[in-house]
Amino acid sequence: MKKIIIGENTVKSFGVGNEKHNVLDNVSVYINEGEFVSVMGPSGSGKSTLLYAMSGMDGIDGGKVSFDGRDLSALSEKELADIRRTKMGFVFQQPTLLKNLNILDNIILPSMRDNRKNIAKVTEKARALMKKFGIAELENRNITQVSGGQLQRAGICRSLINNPKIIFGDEPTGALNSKTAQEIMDIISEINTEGTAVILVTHDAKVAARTDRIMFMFDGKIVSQLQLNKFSGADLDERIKKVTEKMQEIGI
Ligand SMILES: Nc1ncnc2c1ncn2[C@@H]1O[C@H](COP(=O)(O)OP(=O)(O)OP(=O)(O)O)[C@@H](O)[C@H]1O
Repeated sequence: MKKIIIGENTVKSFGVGNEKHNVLDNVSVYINEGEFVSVMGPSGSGKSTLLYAMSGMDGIDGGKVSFDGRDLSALSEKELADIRRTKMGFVFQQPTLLKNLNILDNIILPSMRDNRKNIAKVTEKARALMKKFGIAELENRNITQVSGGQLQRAGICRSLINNPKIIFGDEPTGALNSKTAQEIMDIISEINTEGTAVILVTHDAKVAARTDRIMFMFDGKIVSQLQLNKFSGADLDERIKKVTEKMQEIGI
């Protein structure tokens, strides 16, 4: 299977001198095209740092990260920004939408740079995404006039506007109540089923249990993995049990 991301012996450190600490300590990872992966681990174990390193949002101090066959460290800032904008989507715990734009304009924004002449087409795409994810009627609302779940749906629409190959999610359901979190996970699963790879950081066994593979981090290293099948919607309780047993086994 083709790998969309390969991280080899990646090192990321913070601090200086004796205070220097490897937050990523020779971490090697891969994500297959179309795969749905989650990262679990205690607070401070390096999960978000791994996500930022794999997406090129943050540089690394050692090792190598390749995206779609290209070494990220060999790219210029502009090339890297272009790849992030056109091939990657990002969904955060708190969607970073702009206050002075309505929901629709926030969603089309990442596409404006490349499609200024094609605004009607991009708007059509944004509206189709909003309809698909249940926020069609909110396009003219300001971001302060929608619920947390609706805002996250808008953030997901924005992350998909350029048809990315992969979505990076940093606790995308972390700020939501459990019903809304479930709905957002349904959306993310649907996106993955349609072929987009997803990697997400989560503390929630219920969220991780819906992914194909879980990487467990501890102190800057991946200490274990759990391979599950594609989630069909039928056996969630059994999958959650497997995840929690693994968490207990490795003490997180
Ligand atoms: N910019 C930074 N400068 C200094 N230290 C940092 C920086 N970013 C992260 N760290 C440190 O790196 C370690 C790992 O942080 P990271 O956010 O990756 O952990 P995490 O596993 O995602 O934690 P959480 O579950 O709490 O979000 C922490 O000790 C954190 O304080």
